[in-house]
Amino acid sequence: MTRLVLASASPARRTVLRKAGIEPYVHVSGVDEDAVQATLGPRATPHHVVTELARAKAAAVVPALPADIVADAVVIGCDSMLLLDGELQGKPHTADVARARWRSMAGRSGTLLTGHCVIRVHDGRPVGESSADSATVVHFGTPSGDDLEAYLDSGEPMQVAGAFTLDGLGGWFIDRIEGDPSSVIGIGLPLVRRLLGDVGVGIAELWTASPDPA
Ligand SMILES: Nc1nc2c(ncn2[C@@H]2O[C@H](COP(=O)(O)OP(=O)(O)OP(=O)(O)O)[C@@H](O)[C@H]2O)c(=O)[nH]1
Repeated sequence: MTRLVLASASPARRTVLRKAGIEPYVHVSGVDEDAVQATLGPRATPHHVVTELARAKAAAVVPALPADIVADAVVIGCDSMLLLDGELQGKPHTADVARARWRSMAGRSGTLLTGHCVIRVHDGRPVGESSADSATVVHFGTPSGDDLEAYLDSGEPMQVAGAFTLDGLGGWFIDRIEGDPSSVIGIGLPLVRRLLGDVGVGIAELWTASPDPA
């Protein structure tokens, strides 16, 4: 049976796949995203940046996988960033940066871009690849000062691209989205289904017997 390998440390991506019926084999890529982005140069478009980062993550994992996995696998790399005022934003890492971002984006909208790369591996060798990014417009609410400070104190916004989540505490501050919710969380299910089709893999082949609906 073809095994789906998630080349990501993201717990959210793992959860999305589990709830959608796939128990991924997780192998974190450890890719230096800043270094990859530097090689792309200042003229790289935001779509190109997130897709190349996703490709770098998937490609880095292939040679590190055990033989029984790479006998028959699809390796998926992803990268999510928020495009706001023409600038790509990753994780804020600090409360000060997250606060400044929320003060700038409250009441406005941005586009959450998630790059995806699928590499088909057979008998230990890459035999196919397909990549694309998904774009979802996110309309931000306006948290009160107290709510924003409490959200920052939770620690959540510092760990996620764009300093918000759709499916966590951040959900209270997202008015609506235009696009695929799973790609905002970190891995776009309908896009991954298409990319898997490009490399000859049907999504139902990968479903485990008991999806995790919890
Ligand atoms: N739960 C949740 N996580 C989100 C949301 N938006 C972005 N994220 C997470 O923010 C992180 C974006 O950083 P990335 O560099 O793409 O991924 P990472 O977590 O560093 O993990 P790698 O794939 O190993 O690089 C991912 O873990 C996403 O799942 C959201 O709405 N909900």
